[in-house]
Amino acid sequence: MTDAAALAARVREGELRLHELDDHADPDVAAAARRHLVESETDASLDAVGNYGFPAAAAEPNVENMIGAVQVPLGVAGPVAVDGGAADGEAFLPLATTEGALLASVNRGCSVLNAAGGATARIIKSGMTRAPVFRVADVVEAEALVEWVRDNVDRLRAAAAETTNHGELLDVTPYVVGNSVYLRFRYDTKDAMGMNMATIATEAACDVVEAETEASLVALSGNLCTDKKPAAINAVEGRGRSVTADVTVPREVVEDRLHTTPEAIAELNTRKNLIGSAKAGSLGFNAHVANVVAAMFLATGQDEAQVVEGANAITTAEVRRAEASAGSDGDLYVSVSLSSLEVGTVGGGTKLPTQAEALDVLGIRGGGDPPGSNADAFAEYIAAGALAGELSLLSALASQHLSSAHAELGR
Ligand SMILES: CC(C)(COP(=O)([O-])OP(=O)([O-])OC[C@H]1O[C@@H](n2cnc3c(N)ncnc32)[C@H](O)[C@@H]1OP(=O)([O-])[O-])[C@@H](O)C(=O)NCCC(=O)NCCSC(=O)C[C@@](C)(O)CC(=O)[O-]
Ligand SMILES: NC(=O)C1=CN([C@@H]2O[C@H](COP(=O)(O)OP(=O)(O)OC[C@H]3O[C@@H](n4cnc5c(N)ncnc54)[C@H](OP(=O)(O)O)[C@@H]3O)[C@@H](O)[C@H]2O)C=CC1
Repeated sequence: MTDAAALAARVREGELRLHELDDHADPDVAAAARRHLVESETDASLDAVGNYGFPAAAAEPNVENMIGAVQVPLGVAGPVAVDGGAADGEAFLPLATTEGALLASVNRGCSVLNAAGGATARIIKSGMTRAPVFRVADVVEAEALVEWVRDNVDRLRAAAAETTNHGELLDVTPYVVGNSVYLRFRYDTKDAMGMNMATIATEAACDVVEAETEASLVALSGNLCTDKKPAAINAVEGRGRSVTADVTVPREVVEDRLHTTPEAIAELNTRKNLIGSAKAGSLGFNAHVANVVAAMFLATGQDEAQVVEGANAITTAEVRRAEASAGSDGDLYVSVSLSSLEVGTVGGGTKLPTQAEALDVLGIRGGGDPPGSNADAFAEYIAAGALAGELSLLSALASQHLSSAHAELGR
């Protein structure tokens, strides 16, 4: 009997629990034992799942009860030229997906961006939030808590600073609902996405609030943060990076490479992304920003649940005519603004071997110089990729090419 089979037998006999296997074997053997057990109790064969290309120990901070790895195909689009506040120059965009036609589409969009001189991208606002909820007696106590917080932000900042070298508390915004008070803490988390960092720092700050006021902490997260749920507060106030990318595409490039016109794209954008989304009650006023965000998140070890916020984006399109030639044919201006893109180049899954290599493709693995610049550049590359995707899909829809493209490439 192999070590793995013997360990699986001990779990089956109730002597060990599945999650205790790592205490009795190295992480690869523990994973093999779990596969053995799952295979013996289901109809599944886990040969492919067990055929992973990194030591299981490398994934220890990222997963419990590991049995192997799922492999998602990885492609590149580009290179695409990005003139950003932090990103500068040409980069290949790594995208992990199972949706045929997606890479082709983003790749076409990148070639259009290049033909237009490249995308421009800027971070407009930055800050990771955590909003604990406190119980107070009534509105009088709520008002007292809000005033105390306004007068004592420096004390909260000092308590938070004790827990992190890179994180910095930027501000605290109170919200009152009856006898519940929510304090939305916002941090500069530099190159980390920052959810662990902000949570740990906020706990330290909450200890001060509880010691100095009548308020009692109910929970460190009161859902006004808002993490991993669609929420208007993220669309309006931002979360993580708020980033915009834009481009003006010459008419002949739209006609030659996208087989449509600036007018058709602008009309489609209004009727689909703006009016259609409004009628649907959507938070995302775009075509498929989630596609690029999800594929780049998977490729680079981001928290995939935060695609919910990352897809909170508005796409605009208009025909631009030079003033001197009003009435003549114009070019196409397109922008995409992602209000809450939560990304990091340190922490989370960024250290996993394939994910770290994907960050290397973008040249932004690890901490930046100055700190925060790598994550800023990353957000700008994602915004440029989203812009490329929007341009290409809107064009395919405007020229009635969507279903034929997917029939050819996606089946
Ligand atoms: C498929 C294309 C690009 C063809 O578009 P085309 O213009 O007929 O292609 P082409 O053969 O003339 O090539 C043009 C360029 O496209 C790229 N390209 C072309 N083929 C490839 C390929 N195999 N691999 C890599 N790149 C490719 C490449 O950049 C190429 O330039 P080149 O390098 O040759 O000078 C186009 O029809 C298209 O973009 N369609 C849209 C597909 C799309 O965006 N799908 C996204 C998913 S849709 C979805 O998930 C969301 C949805 C739709 O439900 C949301 C909603 O409600 O709107
Ligand atoms: N706790 C929670 O509620 C939630 C957690 N998560 C998970 O949180 C993880 C991400 O949390 P996050 O805080 O980003 O990552 P980490 O918990 O890994 O924290 C980042 C670490 O990197 C260090 N660091 C080194 N260089 C830098 C730099 N240049 N910029 C910033 N930090 C640097 C920080 O040190 P130092 O702090 O000393 O500065 C810190 O130890 C993901 O795994 C995600 O899935 C997701 C949602 C909620």
